[in-house]
Amino acid sequence: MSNQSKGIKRILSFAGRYRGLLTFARCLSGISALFIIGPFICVYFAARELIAVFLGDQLNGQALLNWGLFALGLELVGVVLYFLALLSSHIVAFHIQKNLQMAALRHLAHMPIGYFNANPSGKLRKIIDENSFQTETFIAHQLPDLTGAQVTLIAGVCFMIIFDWRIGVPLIILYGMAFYLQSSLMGKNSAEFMRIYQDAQETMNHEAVEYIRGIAVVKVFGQTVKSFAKFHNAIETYKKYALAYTMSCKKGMVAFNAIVNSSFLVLVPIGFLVGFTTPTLRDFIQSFLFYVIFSPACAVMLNKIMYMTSYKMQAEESMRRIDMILTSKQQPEPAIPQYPDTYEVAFEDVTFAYDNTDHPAVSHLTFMAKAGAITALVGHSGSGKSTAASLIPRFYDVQDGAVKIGGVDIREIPQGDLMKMVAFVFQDPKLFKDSLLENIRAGRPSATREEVLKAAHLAQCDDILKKLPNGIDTIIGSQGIYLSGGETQRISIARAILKDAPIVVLDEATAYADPENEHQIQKAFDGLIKNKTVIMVAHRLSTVQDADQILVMKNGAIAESGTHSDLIKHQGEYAKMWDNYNKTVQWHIES
Ligand SMILES: Nc1ncnc2c1ncn2[C@@H]1O[C@H](COP(=O)(O)OP(=O)(O)OP(=O)(O)O)[C@@H](O)[C@H]1O
Repeated sequence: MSNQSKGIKRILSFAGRYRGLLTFARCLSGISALFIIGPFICVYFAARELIAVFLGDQLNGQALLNWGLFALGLELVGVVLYFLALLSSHIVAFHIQKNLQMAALRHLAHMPIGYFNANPSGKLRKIIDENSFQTETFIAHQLPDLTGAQVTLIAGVCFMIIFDWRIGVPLIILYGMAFYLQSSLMGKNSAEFMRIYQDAQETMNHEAVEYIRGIAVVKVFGQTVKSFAKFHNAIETYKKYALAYTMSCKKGMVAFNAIVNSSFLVLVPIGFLVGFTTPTLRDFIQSFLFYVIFSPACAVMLNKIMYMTSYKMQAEESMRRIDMILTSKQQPEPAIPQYPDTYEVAFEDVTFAYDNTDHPAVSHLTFMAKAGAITALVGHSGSGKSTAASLIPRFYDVQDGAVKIGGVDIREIPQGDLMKMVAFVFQDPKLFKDSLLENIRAGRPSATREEVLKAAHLAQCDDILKKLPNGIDTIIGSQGIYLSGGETQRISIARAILKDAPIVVLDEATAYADPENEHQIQKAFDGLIKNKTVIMVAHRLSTVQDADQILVMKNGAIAESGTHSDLIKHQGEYAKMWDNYNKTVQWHIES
């Protein structure tokens, strides 16, 4: 961000070729402001006509009518110009909003998958949507209004000096004082305050979502809102900063409004002082009348400009938040791409720790998963199995050592190509709200319907397709059609089969399956893993007995390795786990 523009300039850099249109919109808004001042002048001249009648002249009805019509004409032109200004500024604002959203989404597409664990999709969506909307509001409405208010103010100041500088100048000094007091009393830290305030608001919204997600737990365990201490604290923090922000504005606002609204306290005595030196009563009343009509309009414009300052700060803060996404570190692409010829996977002295943790999740991990063979990762909860598996498709970059495919460091393989080489079956796969056909086709977008059906068949999905109203064309998530955990898992295996990648990573893929489903998932695996390099994270030891190699993990490293029979003979960690596993199974049967 160092050599990047900031604030409003930064927002405008997303306008692209529409930037000129915004200048046009601001010019139109400025011109429309001049037209909208016009009726004030007309009212002034009409009032002069009426005062002349009091001073003994004949009523000039035609002149009054003319001023009225003139005022109406000016107002109409002003409104039309203002409409055109807003139309133009909206076009620019929508483009900026769209470009900001696209830039953020494009940037996210190149973020490592691990980034989305720390920044869940809901949070990112909120940051992108809400902040880009905030910039849209500022560009579409507030920026043209600001120009209009500035033009009105400048014109007002000129008129005030031209009509009678002896009354005009003291009024201008008074308004200047109000403006100065307001900006100095509201403090130089208001931008910082705005940031903290918006942070607190964001945290509160996020905690509210978390609270609602966990509402089932709250109900089942009869807990209260207070039991969700994080949500409660977030509300309290927001309250604290909202109040602090309001209080920080208090002095400046009060001083400004008090001075501006008491302008008559200055206008009346100065008017009378000037009146004594004015040759005729008519001249005095005429110029005094101008200030009576015009000074409230100037006060309104000043007020508008004052509020604009806070809207501007809000828009700048919104841009800063989107920039937090746009400047987050992407995974670098290799300068000289390399491609493996074979697909064995090697971990060479790999160490990796998650952000904000001081303990590595895997530490000096070294092993080789042979091509065409099954390597199983087992171990107690938290021993680092899933972390090791997630390093293969580069969900995270290792801090030390290297993960290699066919002897090539995965950081040297372009990400798109690496993704084509690895199929990852998650513990908790997600289906899109789309037809099953498209959900499976996500594995290979160019696949034909027949190929998708074949993959579904190999993944044991025939019974799922049969029971759905439109078979493979049924939309998941609509009209109450959902799949069970085990069924979803089989669809995700069909997706992986279709992808036909040479390396398959299975992360506890049978974790949520019942015995019937587990049997089907195991059969589905047969269709997926034939002749592939398979790395399988497993809790249920029954699923790894036939693996070519079993790696037993402990504290992020390998405690022992071998085939099932080797490890049983060895009577170490695995033998204990196997023993415990059998006791559990037996306990289930007996009970
Ligand atoms: N996103 C994360 N951020 C920070 N720490 C994490 C994250 N994911 C896992 N860890 C930590 O890393 C260590 C290894 O976790 P990992 O999930 O790899 O273990 P595991 O053997 O797969 O466990 P399980 O069998 O329970 O899934 C644990 O101490 C865990 O708390």
